Amino acid sequence: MRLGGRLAAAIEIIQDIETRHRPAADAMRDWGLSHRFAGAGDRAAIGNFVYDALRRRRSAAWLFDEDTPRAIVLGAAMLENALTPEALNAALEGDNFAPPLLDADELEVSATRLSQPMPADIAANVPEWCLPMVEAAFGEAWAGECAALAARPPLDMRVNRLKAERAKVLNALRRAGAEPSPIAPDGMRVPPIAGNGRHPNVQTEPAFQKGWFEVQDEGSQIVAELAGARPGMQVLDFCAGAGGKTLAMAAAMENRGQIHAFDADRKRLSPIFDRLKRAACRNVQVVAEEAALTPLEGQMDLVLVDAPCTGSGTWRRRPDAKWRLTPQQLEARLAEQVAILDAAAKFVKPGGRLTYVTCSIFLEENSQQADAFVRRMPGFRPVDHEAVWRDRFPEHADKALIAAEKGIALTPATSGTDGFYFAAFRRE
Ligand SMILES: C[S@@+](CC[C@H](N)C(=O)[O-])C[C@H]1O[C@@H](n2cnc3c(N)ncnc32)[C@H](O)[C@@H]1O
Repeated sequence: MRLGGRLAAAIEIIQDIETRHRPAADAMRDWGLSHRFAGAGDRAAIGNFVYDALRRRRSAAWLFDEDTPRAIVLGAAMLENALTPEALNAALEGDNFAPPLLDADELEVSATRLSQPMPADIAANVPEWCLPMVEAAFGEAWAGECAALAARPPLDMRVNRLKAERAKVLNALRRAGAEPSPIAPDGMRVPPIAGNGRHPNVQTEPAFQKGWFEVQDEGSQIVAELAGARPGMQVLDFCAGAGGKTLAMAAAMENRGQIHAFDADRKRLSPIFDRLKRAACRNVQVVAEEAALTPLEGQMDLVLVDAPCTGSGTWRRRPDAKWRLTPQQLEARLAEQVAILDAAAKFVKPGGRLTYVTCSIFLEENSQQADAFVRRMPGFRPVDHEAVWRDRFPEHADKALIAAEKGIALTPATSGTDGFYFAAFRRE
């Protein structure tokens, strides 16, 4: 396929996402199934056009002064590749599979817009109702933080120390372009996709089948490390889901002690069994019934609440979710977070720790929840988060946004990771 056919396919996929309100990954997969002639290179290029359009939707729509699938795909392609309107038309000319060339109105409005500075609220590429929240979260740095949140992400992996050393796994993944991660000691990274390329499918590598590594954002690895699970501990992972943090903590515990992995939604737990087996984790007990947790009350050294949240920190990887998020959904997540924190707290033993994690950038879900928790539960005190960070990552003092009593935030601009939040409370 030439550029025009690829852009037309991206427009068709965005149309499908919009009209059927479905996740981008599902729409991409269905398009692939009904266009089997498209090769791997075509699919990768089309995927990049779709995801770029969703990441930079407001900028791309501003370029044509309209928010249609055509405008956002063509606009994002122009911004990403620094193409003028005339250059885009020249590239599409004579291609029977291309979308219609830019007409006189489109040429004029996009040329005018390209000659003006882009307003900061447009360049931020977040929904309008979220702007006050990102300004509150980042202060003067909000524009740079939002720009990083709208950029292409790297592919991050975590070496499973139960089975292999990082040097050995890096060697096995040399062809895939893996490098040591900047912060996480067991992390490996393939840099963000350039141009029309694609990330390697690392899950087909023998090293993956052998359980030597997991795919996991570096921010997720860092918060799992900050939780501080150590050999011999009794740990409750209260929102274990598919087990990303459970697996990381099991490795940190060297398979000694015990992790109880619970999730209120048993369907979400289903991938954990295969993952535990492949990774050779032997100290994890999966619990699908809340009633079965009762004997653990007041017994845990560590309880991790990896709470359901808006996922605003992962907008680089799931940009479609950014535009679907509503204030009502935020309110619903906030209420769930309060209820889960309160339910999880009773499992911590005196002297033990409750840790709270989100993959959100919003203060409402992060430090404000932590403050409210301490006000509701006077028996819990926030730890000194600066000391926790210094202890675990002494060489990366400037790679997190840390407030001593209010927790640790990771962001794409500051940390080079997805957006994450971590807070810990000691039970007196
Ligand atoms: C952010 S996800 C967890 C991701 C997982 N820890 C990982 O690292 O792969 C949040 C999880 O919380 C679960 N959850 C929602 N409400 C819950 C509740 N009341 N109690 C326990 N888990 C809950 C959801 O089913 C979801 O799997």
